Amino acid sequence: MTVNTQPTAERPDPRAYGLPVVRQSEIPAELRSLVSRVHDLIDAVANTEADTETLAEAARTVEGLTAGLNVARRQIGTMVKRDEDLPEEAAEFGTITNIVAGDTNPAAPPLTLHRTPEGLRGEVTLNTVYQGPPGLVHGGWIAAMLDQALGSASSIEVHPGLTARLEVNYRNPTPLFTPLEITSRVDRVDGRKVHVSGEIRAHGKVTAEGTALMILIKG
Ligand SMILES: CCCCCCCC/C=C\CCCCCCCC(=O)SCCNC(=O)CCNC(=O)[C@H](O)C(C)(C)COP(=O)(O)OP(=O)(O)OC[C@H]1O[C@@H](n2cnc3c(N)ncnc32)[C@H](O)[C@@H]1OP(=O)(O)O
Repeated sequence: MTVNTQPTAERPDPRAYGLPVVRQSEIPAELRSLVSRVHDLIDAVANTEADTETLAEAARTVEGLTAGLNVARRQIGTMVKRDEDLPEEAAEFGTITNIVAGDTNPAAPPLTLHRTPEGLRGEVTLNTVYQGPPGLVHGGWIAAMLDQALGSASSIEVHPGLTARLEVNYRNPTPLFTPLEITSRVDRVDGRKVHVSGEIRAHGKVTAEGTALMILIKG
């Protein structure tokens, strides 16, 4: 991707970059259902102590399912257009398989962020698939969620950009199976440089805070 200089008021249209766009409402309920079941499957596989016969049969079944689904695959970089009530020029796009927030990615929690008067806010509860230390969220995943929240703040409040620098302070352990509140905002815009910050909270207490420098894409 060529990165241009000046931010514009309008969001870039991914179609101008040759990327297909799917409206969020066009994602079939059957696919959403499958994503949700495979999300649960990942957790089950990660934790199972079933007998070897059950494991072997499950492996064969999953192999067959994978082959069946692979007969028709999306183009890499396919974007999803959020169906929130926004004018066309302010439309919000995200990558459909985004590992943190992708609608069709069963490995994603997924994290949905909504606008607030202060910036963006989302809630997510994580299972052992996201485990690092026993009972706690992996630090790299904490960074990934903050990166997503900070990048989205730039994307939604100003213009989409790429993360040039991300700093994370881990203040307290981030627990699994606990509703986590994620907040982010734009602090300052300096040409193509957007300074953003955000936090993750559990039970109202900050467990991690991040700051980042996003460099806006051209167009
Ligand atoms: C395709 C169309 C789609 C349209 C719609 C999209 C919507 C959805 C989008 C978004 C949703 C939000 C969700 C995203 C969340 C996840 C974000 C990620 O995971 S991003 C992946 C990880 N990051 C990278 O891979 C970047 C790798 N780095 C680079 O590509 C370049 O270094 C880049 C683009 C960041 C900058 O390169 P340069 O050539 O464009 O610009 P230069 O001239 O180097 O920098 C511009 C200014 O910034 C400063 N700068 C650059 N990097 C800096 C740094 N690390 N620290 C401090 N300053 C830095 C420079 O000193 C310069 O400042 P001076 O204008 O001279 O004042």
